[in-house]
Amino acid sequence: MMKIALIAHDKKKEDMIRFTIAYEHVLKEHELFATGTTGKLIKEATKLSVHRFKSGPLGGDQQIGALIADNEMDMVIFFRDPLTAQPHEPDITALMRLCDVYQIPLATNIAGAEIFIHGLERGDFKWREIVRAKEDE
Ligand SMILES: O=C(CO)COP(=O)(O)O
Repeated sequence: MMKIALIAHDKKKEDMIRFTIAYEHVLKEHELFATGTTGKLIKEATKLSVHRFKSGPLGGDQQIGALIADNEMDMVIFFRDPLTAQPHEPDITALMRLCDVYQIPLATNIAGAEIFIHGLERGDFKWREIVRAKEDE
């Protein structure tokens, strides 16, 4: 079971809803986390159980970043809006930076996320469980 963060900016929330509905059968096998509003919408649209953090602008991205730093997140699916300025831009940059620091798979749009889903189905990300187990030793 992978720990997966689901995040979407406002103009991408519709994409995230459609995505989680389409792949509910895959996502339900994993432990899901989300920023506040994204998580609320996913819960309303699906039967998925999602742990919700604060809304992005209020620190949600940083809360997810903290889990990455603690090796408690295996994948980040973050539908970013590249055309709208965000008040918490530094937090967004910091979250993506931590994904690179800790080699956490990060998809920033639906095209990449779809490949991640197929990878999850095939067990491509199992190496994360090995890394996590090793760090817990
Ligand atoms: O702003 C976000 C990520 O940077 C998302 O936050 P919400 O899911 O609360 O809208």
